[in-house]
Amino acid sequence: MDDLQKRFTEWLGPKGIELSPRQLEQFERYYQELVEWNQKMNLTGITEREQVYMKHFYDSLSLAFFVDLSKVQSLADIGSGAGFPGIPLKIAFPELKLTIVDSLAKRISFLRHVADELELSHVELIHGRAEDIARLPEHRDRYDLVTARAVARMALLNEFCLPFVRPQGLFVAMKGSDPAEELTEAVRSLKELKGEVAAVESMTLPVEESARHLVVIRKTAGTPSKYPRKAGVPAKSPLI
Ligand SMILES: C[S@@+](CC[C@H](N)C(=O)[O-])C[C@H]1O[C@@H](n2cnc3c(N)ncnc32)[C@H](O)[C@@H]1O
Repeated sequence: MDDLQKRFTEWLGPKGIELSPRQLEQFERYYQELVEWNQKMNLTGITEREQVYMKHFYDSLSLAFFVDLSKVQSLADIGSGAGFPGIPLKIAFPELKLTIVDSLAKRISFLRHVADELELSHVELIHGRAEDIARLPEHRDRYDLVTARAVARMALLNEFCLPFVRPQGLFVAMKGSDPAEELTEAVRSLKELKGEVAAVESMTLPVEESARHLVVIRKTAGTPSKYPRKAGVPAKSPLI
């Protein structure tokens, strides 16, 4: 274990996350693949090793500081990009059944490679738009937990993500800045999609201590049949 890996375990230990040597190896391999593939495709602007561990790996795992993942079987990560937060959560909690949806085929190819290299089982990778995939009965109202980090503002995120959540399941939006204003814009979509804000949690990253916020939304009932509608297309044309 090198110095950074030691610090990574020290950041996580007090939060109740213990990583085995194999899991630490998987994180390191993931880092190496990320940096290598980033030379041929745009995956992340963050490539310095400590920054990746802090801003991608630790930040992704912060969800587990607030949600009891031992009670979660199925996790869907929407707009996962280079795999955040889905892949770090899968490495740290290997029992999770992970589904990743992303609209960029290249990123899905990268994630297929990562899942193979890290020998991750029960990972389903779907190339498609969330609003289309959520229409399919095998994905609608199905997941215990749905996550999205840095994908869209809350009003649109609710439309992308809530249809995947089973009744009484959770959607967690992982945000940088304080989401209070975004949440006021999202009141209508929350209500229509049967979501209720259960908590807004905050935490700081280690070392640089920048703030992060997690909006925890509980789904109170099944998705109404008219949802989801196409992103960016109003339900009714404003001209009619
Ligand atoms: C800014 S990246 C964030 C990636 C990752 N969640 C993270 O935090 O690093 C947003 C990702 O969302 C994906 N995305 C955007 N709109 C989407 C949609 N409607 N359905 C599925 N994926 C979408 C993009 O392809 C991109 O990979």
